[in-house]
Amino acid sequence: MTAATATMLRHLLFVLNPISGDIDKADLEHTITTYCTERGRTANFYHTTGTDDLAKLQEYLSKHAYDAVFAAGGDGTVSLVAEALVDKGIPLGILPLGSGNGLSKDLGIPQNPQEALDLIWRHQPRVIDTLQIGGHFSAHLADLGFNAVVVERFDQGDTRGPGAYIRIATQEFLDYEPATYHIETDEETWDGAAFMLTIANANTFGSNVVINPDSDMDDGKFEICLIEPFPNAAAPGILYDLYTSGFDTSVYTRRLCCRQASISVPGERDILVQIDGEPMVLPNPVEVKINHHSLRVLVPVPNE
Ligand SMILES: Nc1ncnc2c1ncn2[C@@H]1O[C@H](COP(=O)(O)OP(=O)(O)OP(=O)(O)O)[C@@H](O)[C@H]1O
Repeated sequence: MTAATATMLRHLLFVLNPISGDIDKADLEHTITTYCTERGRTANFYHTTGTDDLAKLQEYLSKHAYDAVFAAGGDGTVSLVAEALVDKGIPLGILPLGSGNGLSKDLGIPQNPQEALDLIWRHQPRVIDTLQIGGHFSAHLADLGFNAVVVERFDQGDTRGPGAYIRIATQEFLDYEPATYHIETDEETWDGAAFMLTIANANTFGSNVVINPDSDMDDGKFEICLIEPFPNAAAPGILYDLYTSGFDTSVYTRRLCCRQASISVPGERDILVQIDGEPMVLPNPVEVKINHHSLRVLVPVPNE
């Protein structure tokens, strides 16, 4: 499909997270409204509150019809709107206004909000897969192990931004004890210790760490990306690989590709998991399955 055949989107909802990315959004509504009105579109706004946002947004959407819904925030807001739209056929647009914006980067959406807004007029609809992880929705990346611990501490802290994340990660790294996992997928069984285990339909964290290079978001499969325990001396090399799309280069990494999986930590009742940036404790084992072609997204027309 080309830009000329892109769907005409007239009635638009912008789901706005007032606190995301520590970005001042005071003028945003006025800018978007003016931009849309001048071009014959209507823009409506919905503000998240941080409490019961999914149920409230679902209720709101059941009473109002929109041609597309834009998430104006970070990965948490994108995931919230994506979950409200999954299996509904209404396309998701993204205005990247968070601290990381991982899914928007994976979809090739411009990081400049003004350019991202232009997708209303020039876009290509794409239908991607999403995941169910322990009964919870995921549009992007989830993990067990080291990063989940860091995200949980980050979430509990008062300071946001990459500096706080790096400070917590450095502290946790020194005495982190990797867990042992038992993984059964529709393709294989794997047992072993892992420093970190990422459940990935997408490729890249908001931090630009490429945990799952060259994977498709619409192939009906997902990857379990394992970083096995490594000596401290190997850490810089692994970090370099993660920032240069070289995940498979290290002897301490492996990926399992599958359609469904059961992940357990023998002897544990619960497992800490971060899903699309939100830490949560799930019952052991964690069941994962793909929801093929379940989310419509607005992406740029190729070669523009
Ligand atoms: N009005 C609000 N007040 C406080 N918290 C809110 C509000 N709206 C949404 N939130 C919270 O914002 C978080 C999602 O933030 P989002 O990911 O969109 O932006 P972010 O700044 O990139 O966040 P992060 O740094 O955690 O990735 C969720 O935890 C959600 O509950």
